Amino acid sequence: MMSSQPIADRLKTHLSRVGADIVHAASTRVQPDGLNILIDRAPLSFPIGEDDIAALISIAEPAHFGSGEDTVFDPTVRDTWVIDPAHVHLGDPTGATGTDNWTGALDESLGHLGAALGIPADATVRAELHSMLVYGKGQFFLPHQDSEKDDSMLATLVVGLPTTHTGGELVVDDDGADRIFTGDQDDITLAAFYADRRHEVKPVTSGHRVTLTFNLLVDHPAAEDTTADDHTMTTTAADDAGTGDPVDSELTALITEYFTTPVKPRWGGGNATPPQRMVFLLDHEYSRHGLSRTTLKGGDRLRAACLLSAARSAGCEAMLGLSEIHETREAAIDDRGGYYSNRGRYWADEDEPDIETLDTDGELLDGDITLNWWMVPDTGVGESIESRVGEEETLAVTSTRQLTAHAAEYEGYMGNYGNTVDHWYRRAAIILWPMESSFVVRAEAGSGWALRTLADRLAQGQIAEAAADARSLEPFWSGAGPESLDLALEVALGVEDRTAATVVLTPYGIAGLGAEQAEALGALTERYGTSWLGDLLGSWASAGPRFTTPGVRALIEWVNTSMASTIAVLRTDESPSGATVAEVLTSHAAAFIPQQVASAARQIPPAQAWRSLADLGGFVAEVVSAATRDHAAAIVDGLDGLGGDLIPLYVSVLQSAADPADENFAPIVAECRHRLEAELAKPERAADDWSIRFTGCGCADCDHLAGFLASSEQRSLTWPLAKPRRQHIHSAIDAQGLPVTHTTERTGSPHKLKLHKTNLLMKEDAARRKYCAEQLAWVRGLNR
Ligand SMILES: O=C(O)CCC(=O)C(=O)O
Ligand SMILES: [Fe+2]
Repeated sequence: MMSSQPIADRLKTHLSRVGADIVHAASTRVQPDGLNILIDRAPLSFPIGEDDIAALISIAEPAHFGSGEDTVFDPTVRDTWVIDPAHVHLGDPTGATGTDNWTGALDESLGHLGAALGIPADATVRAELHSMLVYGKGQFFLPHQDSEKDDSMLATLVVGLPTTHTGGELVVDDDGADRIFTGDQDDITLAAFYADRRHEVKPVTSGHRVTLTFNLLVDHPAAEDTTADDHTMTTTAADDAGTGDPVDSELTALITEYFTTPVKPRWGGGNATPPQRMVFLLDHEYSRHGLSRTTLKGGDRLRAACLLSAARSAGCEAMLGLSEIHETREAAIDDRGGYYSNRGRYWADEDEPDIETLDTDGELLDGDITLNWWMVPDTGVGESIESRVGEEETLAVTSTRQLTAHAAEYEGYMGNYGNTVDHWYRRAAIILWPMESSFVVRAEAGSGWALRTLADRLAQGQIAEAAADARSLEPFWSGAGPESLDLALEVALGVEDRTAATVVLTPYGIAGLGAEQAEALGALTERYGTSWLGDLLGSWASAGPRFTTPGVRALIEWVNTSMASTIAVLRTDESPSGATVAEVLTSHAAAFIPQQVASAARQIPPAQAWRSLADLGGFVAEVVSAATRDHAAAIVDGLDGLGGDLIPLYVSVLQSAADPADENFAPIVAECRHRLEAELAKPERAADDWSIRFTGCGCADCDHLAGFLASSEQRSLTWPLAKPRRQHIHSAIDAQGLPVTHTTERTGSPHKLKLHKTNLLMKEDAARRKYCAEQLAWVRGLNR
């Protein structure tokens, strides 16, 4: 029967039935008979009496908790006693009771709990005692996730020992629903939950709550084959390597329909086309290392297994991946200063509400999903990628807001939005696409596979095909990470096509070019010409390459760090292209000097211009020393015409130069010396000369100010002036950093602006002369 529901909804419904009975937290209970616990060799009797509690507390310490990399103590977050597991022995080491019933009891309980959590029956679950906890009246542990210290750690087991107490419920978040586990005074209770689920212990209201916490570790039977290389493996070859899950033919049909049903692009016009990929979000988070088909948690494992085998039979390629999700939602705030949360109303004592409990149900204002890792599920070979996922290609059974965020941030009223809260989540994903889209999809995600595929084609002599594929990358190619630059250079050379070569290299930027790339640059320039190289460098500088700081900043950084070594190799290269490439690189960098210098010189106040010019010294020095003698002279000539006070630049160039006595720097030495001499030739400021040079905006008030400043006798001015005009003068003085105090005397109408020239004028002048004299002496010394 055909359904009128959209295909995405039908896929979602179908997948929601897979593993529907699997939970993220489950409990069971056992009778304590025969389950002995020895504390430092003394048996505990159940229910644990107050004397035993007192003895436990006497060997306990206040508990710490993990926060990022650290362990911290904060009783407002976690308030409980912890007893080192070394004090605790399960069973009877004296053998008096003959048996260790714990092993049997735990095995049986873990069987039940594991089944409820969806742990495969053939996996072995081990419980490792982590600690013993005692909660007295008022003690608690706020919502948190347990850190997974070990890749095989999957879940946490909390064993509640029989005591008389109230409160102290263990509350575990199961996709947005609270599962509440209470202790018992007669039975031992066992609650297990996936370690990435948020959970908390509510305050104990009377008596004492005593628990044993265990890490649950899972060993899977079939060791995975991680030796195969993903680029040599074809998906069909992986086909039968799986565990032989029966293929869900209905799901296969749905997948086929998904990839053949045109969808309208979400934004703007354009024709409806079938989606290129499907990104199915799983419910748990995993580390890169801990991600594999067999180690998936609960329902994730079942849904992934179904989807992967159905994908294959639908002729699709599939990856297991990791996504990072960012959502911005409206945060509800009430007029009494309290915040609504999904755990009831929360009162903000300070400016910031408690993010853990803040409302996550507000309207979604902004959201994005990025895939940053993927791997072929049957090989375990993974790679970093970067791929934005569109809303129209995303599918999930559980909506992200039901999950536990790994980070959150509250933002007060921001103008555009009211109060907002940002959450960041991590979810694993299954990404699939029709086999024939493989190249485009993988390339779009920044996969090294796409680049290796081009290289393989070239190696097989399929040059025209490789060139065509390379050109097809143009609309989206983002490179395959900086480490793939050498392969990209090799492919760019191999395609024998200027455009294709440009497309392949455009995302990389100049940052990665060094001495090792000199030879490849030479070969590329021989093949495609110097103008090709110039254009590529130009596009890197203007567009802002993919993996580095944008544009000109990246260029300056490269000049400061790698230019010298790269040019050195190029200049000693025997082939004629070495010198040519060196020329192109130097000219490219030199072309940015006038622009950079002019914009630094224009900055105000003058002290800022001075600092910026001095900062450019290293950059200019590197370019000048990389240039040929004539070129170096031309660079200096170009600076001459720029105007402004370039003394700090010239001095800094010479100070930064590895060898300022080198012939290339001779024109700078001469110019610097000339400018310093001219500066010192100016008459010294007289002790009673208070004149300050100033150019305002041209308005009458600026002219009036200029008149006062220019006067050598007048030090102070009281100037009745209305507020907007006063403000104009305040900012004119501040912007230029003038040595003049400016205050408002709030009497009369209008108020009076009081200006006073400070002693700094004299001091700055003297300091500048001293600086020039010292630099001149040093520069003269360079001339020999
Ligand atoms: O005592 C409990 O029930 C659980 C404590 C807990 O969450 C932890 O130790 O991480
Ligand atoms: Fe915990």
